Amino acid sequence: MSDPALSIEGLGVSFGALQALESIDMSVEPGERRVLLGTNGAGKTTLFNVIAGDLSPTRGKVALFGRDLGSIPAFRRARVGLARTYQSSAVFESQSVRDNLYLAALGARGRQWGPLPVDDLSEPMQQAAVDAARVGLANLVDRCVATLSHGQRRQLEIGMALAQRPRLLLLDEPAAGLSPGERPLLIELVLALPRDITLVMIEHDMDVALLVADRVSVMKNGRVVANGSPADVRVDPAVRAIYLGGEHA
Ligand SMILES: Nc1ncnc2c1ncn2[C@@H]1O[C@H](COP(=O)(O)OP(=O)(O)OP(=O)(O)O)[C@@H](O)[C@H]1O
Repeated sequence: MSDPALSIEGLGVSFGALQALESIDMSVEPGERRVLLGTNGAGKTTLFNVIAGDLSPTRGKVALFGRDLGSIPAFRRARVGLARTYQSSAVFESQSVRDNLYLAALGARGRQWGPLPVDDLSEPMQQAAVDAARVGLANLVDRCVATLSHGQRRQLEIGMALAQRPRLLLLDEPAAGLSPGERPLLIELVLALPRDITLVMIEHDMDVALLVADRVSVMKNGRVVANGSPADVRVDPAVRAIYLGGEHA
């Protein structure tokens, strides 16, 4: 049997007296679409921060395709197949779409932004154009990021994560803040991602979550309180209490 794409065992994070995560266990299969649902402060972003290496856990471990990530710093995790997006925009405002994609691809290979031999430049530049097309920005490759709409930025952020050629992609509320007109395009883009990329996505919107997910993990107060298929989760009493009982912020 192959290793899970993501394996989390006994993961805990404390901030002083606050237990942000309490003994999380989770296993995500290769190719799976897993959505994390939960109230504000449930611990979803903290979990992403630990997986990405932005935060060290107080206890427990995380493995990517069987490889323990504990000793791998955040900046090297792209090289073992991990990419993430953030809730808030993480793009270079004054650069073009193409340059942002190019920088993301170089960063994942451990290269620095700077003069490179022409031979080295051409392949990542071509790749940047391909990545722009994958996220619906083919016509905007030369546009300065500062002029993009909010939705186009979100597309670019996913493009930058894809440029790192991840095996596991963590998407932190990719549709957050989008207008009703912008959301369908972004959801379509997420649905179209190839299955050789395993996806773990934080999403507040239950309808979006259930549309994208193969399985859903519902978090509350640093714990996973429900786990299952979208159909199971929709009728789970704990989830209904959170989403229909007015607890959802
Ligand atoms: N750096 C930190 N220092 C202290 N407490 C923190 C820190 N980061 C997060 N927390 C706390 O940990 C808990 C979990 O926060 P987290 O941001 O992971 O929740 P979340 O589920 O992502 O919520 P949201 O949907 O609002 O982003 C919260 O109580 C939060 O206040």
